[in-house]
Amino acid sequence: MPPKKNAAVEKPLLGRPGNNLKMGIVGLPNVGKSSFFNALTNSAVPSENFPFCTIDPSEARVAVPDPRFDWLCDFYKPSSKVPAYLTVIDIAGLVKGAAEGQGLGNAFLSHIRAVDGIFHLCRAFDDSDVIHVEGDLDPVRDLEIIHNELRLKDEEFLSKQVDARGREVNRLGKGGSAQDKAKKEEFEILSKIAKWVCEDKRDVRDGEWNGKEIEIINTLQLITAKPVVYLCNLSERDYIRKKNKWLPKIKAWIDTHHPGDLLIPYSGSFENKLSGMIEDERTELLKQLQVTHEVPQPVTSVLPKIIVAGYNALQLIYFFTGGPDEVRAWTIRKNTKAPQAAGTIHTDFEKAFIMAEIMKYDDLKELGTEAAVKAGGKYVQKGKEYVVLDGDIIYFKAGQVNAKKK
Ligand SMILES: Nc1ncnc2c1ncn2[C@@H]1O[C@H](COP(=O)(O)OP(=O)(O)OP(=O)(O)O)[C@@H](O)[C@H]1O
Ligand SMILES: [Mg+2]
Repeated sequence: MPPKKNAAVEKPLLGRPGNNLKMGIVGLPNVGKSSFFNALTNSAVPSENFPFCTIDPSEARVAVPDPRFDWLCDFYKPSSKVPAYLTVIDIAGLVKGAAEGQGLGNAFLSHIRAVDGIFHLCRAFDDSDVIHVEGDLDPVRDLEIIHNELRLKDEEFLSKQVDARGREVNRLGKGGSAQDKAKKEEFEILSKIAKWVCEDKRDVRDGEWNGKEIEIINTLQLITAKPVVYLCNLSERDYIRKKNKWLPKIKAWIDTHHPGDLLIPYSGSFENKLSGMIEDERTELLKQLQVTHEVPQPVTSVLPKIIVAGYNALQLIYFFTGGPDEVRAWTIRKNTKAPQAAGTIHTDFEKAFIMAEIMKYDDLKELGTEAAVKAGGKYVQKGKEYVVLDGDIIYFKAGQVNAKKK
C-alpha cells in the first residue's frame, strides 16, 4: 500500500502567537485616524484639523458585536456578561520619507511594528477646509506613499539582518553540526524573504510561504507581514449614497497589489455625529438621513462591521462559556486546540485538562435547553487534539494540578 499522504498539515499562522493582539490605525496625517479611533472605541483623544495632532499612541478596546453573545446572555440571564474585545491603537500619521526619519517617521514606524494588524485609513472626502499634507485629494497616491514607507522600513531591517547573519554563516564554513546546518537553512529563508521585499518590492503578507518560512517570518515582526483592512474615509453624503469617484480606483489598486484584502467605506463625519447620541436620537437621525438622501436601503453605522473585520484579520475567534453566573466570550487564535483554549480561562485547566464538553450555538438555539441538546446526542466530548471552533459553547473538565509538579 502506498503511504498515506498527510494531507491536513496545518501551516502555522502568520503573526505573533497569542490572543492579546492589537490593530493599529495607520495613514497620512490629518486623514481622520483619531476621529475614527474615537468613534470606534468611544474615546476622546484630540482630533483636530492639523497634521501631527497625534504624537503618542493611544490604546482602547471595543466589544466585538455578536448576536450569538446577545442571545446567550438573554438565555442564561447571567450576573456577569463579558464579550470579546478588539484592542485598537491610534498612531501618529506617516509622511513621505518617514522611513528615513521625516516627521518623526522612525518613531511612528516603531509604533506600527508593535501592533499585529493594520487599519489603513485613507481619505476620499473632499473638503478644502481640512488640510491635506499632499496638497490635493488622491487616495491611491496616498495608499502608495504609506505602503512604500512601510515596505522601506522592512527593507532596511531585512538588509541589516541579511548582512549580520550572512557574516555569521560565512564563518561556519562547509559541513558542520546540525546546529550550523539549521543556521544556514534559516539564512537561506531570510535571504528569500529579503529578496521578496527588497528586490521584488512586495509585501510579505502577499507571499506564499511554507511552514518553516512562516516560523522565521514570525520572529522578525515585519510590518508588511501584518494583515491590513483598508478603510476609506468618505463624506457623509457619499457614504450614505455609497458613491464616490475614488472608491472603484482604490478597490482596483487593492485588488492588483494586495488581492484578498478588504476595503470598507466609512465616514468619519457621519460616525462622529452618531457616536454622541442616545439610541432614540440615533434611530431618528438614521431615518431622517435615509429620506434626505433618498436611498432605498436603511442607513446604518459601519463600525460593527469594521470591528469584526479587524478581529478576523488578526485570525482571532472565540468560544463561549455560559451559565447563570457568567456568559463570556474567550478570545483565542484560530487553530487553537482544546487544552490551550482551556488555558485562556486558567493555566491549571490547561495543565490538568481532561476533556472539553461542547455544544454548538445553533443546536442550543434550536433545541431550547441544554438538556434537550444532551438528549439529542449533540453534547459532545472532545479530547486534547480537538481544534476549537468559533462559537463553540464549552465546559472544560480538568483534574487536580499536583502542586509538586508545578
Ligand atoms: N469624513 C470626514 N469628513 C470631513 N472631515 C473629516 C472627516 N473625517 C475626519 N475629518 C476631520 O479631519 C480632521 C483630522 O482628523 P483627525 O484628527 O482624526 O486626523 P488624524 O488622521 O488623526 O490626524 P493626525 O495624523 O494629525 O493625528 C478633523 O478636523 C476631523 O474632524
Ligand atoms: Mg490623530
